[in-house]
Amino acid sequence: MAARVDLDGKPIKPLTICMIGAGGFIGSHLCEKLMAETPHKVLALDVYSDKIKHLLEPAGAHPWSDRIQFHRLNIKNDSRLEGLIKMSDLTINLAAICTPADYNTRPLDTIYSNFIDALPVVKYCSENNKRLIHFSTCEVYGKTIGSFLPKDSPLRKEPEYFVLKEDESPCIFGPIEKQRWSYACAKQLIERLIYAEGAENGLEFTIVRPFNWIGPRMDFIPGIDGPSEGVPRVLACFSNNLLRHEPLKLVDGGVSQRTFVYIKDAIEAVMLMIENPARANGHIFNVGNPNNEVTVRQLAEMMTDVYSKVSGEPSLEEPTVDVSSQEFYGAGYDDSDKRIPDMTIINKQLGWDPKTSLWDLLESTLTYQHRTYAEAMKQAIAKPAAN
Ligand SMILES: NC(=O)c1ccc[n+]([C@@H]2O[C@H](COP(=O)([O-])OP(=O)(O)OC[C@H]3O[C@@H](n4cnc5c(N)ncnc54)[C@H](O)[C@@H]3O)[C@@H](O)[C@H]2O)c1
Ligand SMILES: O=c1ccn([C@@H]2O[C@H](COP(=O)(O)OP(=O)(O)O[C@H]3OC[C@@H](O)[C@H](O)[C@H]3O)[C@@H](O)[C@H]2O)c(=O)[nH]1
Repeated sequence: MAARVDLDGKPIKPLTICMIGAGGFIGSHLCEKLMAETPHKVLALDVYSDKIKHLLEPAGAHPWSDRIQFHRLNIKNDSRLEGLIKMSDLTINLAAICTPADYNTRPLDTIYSNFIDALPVVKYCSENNKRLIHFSTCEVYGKTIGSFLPKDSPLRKEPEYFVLKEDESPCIFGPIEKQRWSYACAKQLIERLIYAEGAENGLEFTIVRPFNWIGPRMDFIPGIDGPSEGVPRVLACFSNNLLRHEPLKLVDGGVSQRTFVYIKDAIEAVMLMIENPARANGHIFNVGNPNNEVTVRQLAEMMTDVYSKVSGEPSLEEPTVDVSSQEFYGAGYDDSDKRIPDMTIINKQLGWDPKTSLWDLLESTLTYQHRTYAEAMKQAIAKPAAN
């Protein structure tokens, strides 16, 4: 492997990385990249390993086999955590409950997972002088300032009323009874704690705010590789509907807007943070693709077209159906109206820009979904329900 250099031309020395939540969607892509393209070593911590099985098994069979070690543990209650952080140069914390269907129905688990369970990780990094890259979320911005203006106000079109900036935008959440914001609020408080550890105790940290990263291995398909009644994030919900040839459900009219970034583009940004500590430490980074904005309805329409192309199956005459948030998520749901990341800071510090268009990233992702699940879905539908 050619010697790696950082953005300032300095050689990068091989690191040992303690990756918590390595078995999840983002963790699996980050492990893949680190194994295939770098000399770094990963201590992969998670309660699940299915999504990184291909990197771990068969034992000893891959060129990277001696550089990845899986530790099955729950960070809530495992005394091995501090030792693993101490053995590493860098800790990356991805562990979280991060599915909107949980925020209003399991608010306690959500708050514990995103704040309380992350506390020891921050403490061990700070006490042992270890660098921390912590995964927060774009949800910390909550709603845009523009959403509070009258519907017909021309100011709504002005970027200063909706573009989300790390160092300027306020965090605007709904009332406490809208438990949707339990996640965003817990993430905001852990960000503030990490920032304070940096200011008062010199913790070297980087905070990542992902803006809807999507791609293969995101979440699960209900009834195939996850619970039948489970509600994953929108990519997996719509994939499930497409695989079942049923209409895609639009919550509250599908008017909310999102920007989607391809997981492989976003992983490049994380790699730059890992390998350029002098440029990344002390910063909060938006990581998203401001060029890929759609309403949820437009996303549903595009996914329907792309899926028809990659599967060769015609789409339904009525490809979407409206559903209320009360019916879909239950009481206490609320929504972010619009999410455009400002890219100035990440661009200046790390020179990173996203590349993949929404159509292209949906084409590769839905090709993966079709190859991975279409056959299993056919069999599941054909089989009479077991009970
Ligand atoms: N995917 C996105 O677009 C997105 C957007 C915003 C924020 N994030 C943040 O990025 C991080 C990773 O997200 P993801 O999409 O990969 O989610 P994910 O659910 O696929 O991955 C999280 C992983 O953490 C593990 N985990 C959770 N609690 C744990 C515990 N107590 N002990 C050990 N392991 C535990 C889970 O088993 C899972 O494998 C999360 O912090 C999430 O809030 C992701
Ligand atoms: O079947 C569905 C699923 C979802 N939706 C809508 O699609 C939009 C996106 O929903 P997602 O499930 O992907 O989640 P959100 O974008 O709201 O939040 C996500 O953002 C960033 C991360 O922190 C988390 O991964 C998650 O909180 C929401 O407006 C939701 O109401 C539907 O209309 N139909």
